[in-house]
Amino acid sequence: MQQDSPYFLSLYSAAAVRAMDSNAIDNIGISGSLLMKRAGRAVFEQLQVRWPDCKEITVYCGGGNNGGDGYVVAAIAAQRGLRARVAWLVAPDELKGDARAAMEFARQEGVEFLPRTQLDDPAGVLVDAMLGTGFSGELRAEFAASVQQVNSSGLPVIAADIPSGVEADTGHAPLAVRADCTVTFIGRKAGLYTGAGGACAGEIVFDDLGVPAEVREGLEPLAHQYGGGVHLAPRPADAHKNLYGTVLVVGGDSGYGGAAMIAAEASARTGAGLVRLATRPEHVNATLARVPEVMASGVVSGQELEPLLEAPSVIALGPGLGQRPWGEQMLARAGRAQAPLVVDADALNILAGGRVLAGVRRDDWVLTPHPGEAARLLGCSSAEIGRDRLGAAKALQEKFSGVVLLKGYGTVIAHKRGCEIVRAGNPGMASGGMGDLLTGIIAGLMAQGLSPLEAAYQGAWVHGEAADRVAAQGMRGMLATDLLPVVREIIG
Ligand SMILES: NC(=O)C1=CN([C@@H]2O[C@H](COP(=O)(O)OP(=O)(O)OC[C@H]3O[C@@H](n4cnc5c(N)ncnc54)[C@H](O)[C@@H]3O)[C@@H](O)[C@H]2O)[C@H](O)CC1
Ligand SMILES: [K+]
Repeated sequence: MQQDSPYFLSLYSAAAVRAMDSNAIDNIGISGSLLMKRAGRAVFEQLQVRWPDCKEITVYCGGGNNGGDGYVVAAIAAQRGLRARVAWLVAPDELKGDARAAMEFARQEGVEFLPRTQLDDPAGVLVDAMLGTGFSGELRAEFAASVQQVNSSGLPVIAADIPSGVEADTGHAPLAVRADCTVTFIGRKAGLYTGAGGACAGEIVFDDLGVPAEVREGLEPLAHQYGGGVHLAPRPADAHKNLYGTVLVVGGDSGYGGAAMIAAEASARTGAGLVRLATRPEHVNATLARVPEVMASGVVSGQELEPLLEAPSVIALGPGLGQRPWGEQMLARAGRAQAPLVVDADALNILAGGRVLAGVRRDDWVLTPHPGEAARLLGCSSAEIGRDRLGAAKALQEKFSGVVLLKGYGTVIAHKRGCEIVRAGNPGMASGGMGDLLTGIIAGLMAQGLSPLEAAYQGAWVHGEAADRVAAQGMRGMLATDLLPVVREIIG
């Protein structure tokens, strides 16, 4: 995968970023105190951009270099005439090295210092400089109380480097500052882009602190963020539908016909040449009534499905499949078909049961579990999946091969060479049918020639982007079918 190409940004572990810091200090000769000054200035400048009328800041400072960044922010704010208070969690006289120098800089500039335990009136913009990449384990009591005070203040919050309480590598954050904006330095931390950490970070602003890219040489990213866009070849004037593949959607057991219809329509709206739906006979008329362009076939057994498995260029399996014998028969047959597969929803739950396709691994399938389905596939709890989303997606990819797309905040796409993260979408997507829509989009992109991996990350982006555009009219009550016309707009 390209390093930092326009579409991919490298995301690192805390250890890798600390190595960059030391590289910058020891090999490039940029002092730690200069880096800290630049870090503090980067936070202050972002604060002014976002809240230009801000007249007061309250800086929560920890006892390490993250705290040092906070003292620099406070000193610069005081120099610019703002009221700046530092609520310290570790006594200023206990600070060492660069952080101590930063604290003295703030003191000289007339910054007010007070113990955080005596702060009962946080005001202005809050600056979170309690913990950065040095955080580990459980938040100590005073830090937990401070995080709670920040989160319940109702005031704007900007975080230095990483919201305090977020684990930089995984995004695990049982209790962490919820920031409007995070200014992260020198290397992007993977934990800011997925899971709870991604939700706490708010808008992420990266500042390299003037450190040359060579400090990152030889340091393996944990993942890459996909920067967005869908890349399909332009269509020649004499295009015909066979150029754009055939999707077969298999799903829609009794009572779940809608899921399969949404997936089929999504593939059509994504630009597949032909879309066929193999579903329970009782859903055929409803499908034709809603989207006559989809060829709906009623199938009652695996036998009846067999002849439909030859033609498609890609098979999307799982929307509304159910976990009854009918669904198991469909999975048993389709799972061995020639065509590449997108496997979702109950097809994943049947796989997790181990009775159907036991031990099957394919390089050409895309599995698209949400955390609950991922937990069943790995035999663990959803909480453990949330604890380390990158690790969970990689474990699933090792177990099943192919591409694994783990849904949730900051979609993680694991493949044999690494992980991509797509940070698009919003809470309006927490409604039935959204997963079926994604399955159809990914299948539609594969039908048009994208690889399973390209279809997974570009499909996840299209899905999130469509939801973000529809959310402009409000998130609550957003339906999967509301996104269908917008998918078409984006794919354009
Ligand atoms: N190193 C550099 O040149 C630069 C660093 N920058 C900033 O520095 C932090 C990393 O600083 P570090 O001192 O390594 O760690 P932290 O300040 O993040 O925290 C260490 C501090 O926190 C205490 N601590 C650890 N775990 C917990 C916990 N669970 N509960 C409470 N307290 C905890 C620990 O005892 C230490 O006292 C980096 O993020 C940047 O913000 C500059 O910005 C760039 C140059
Ligand atoms: K912080």
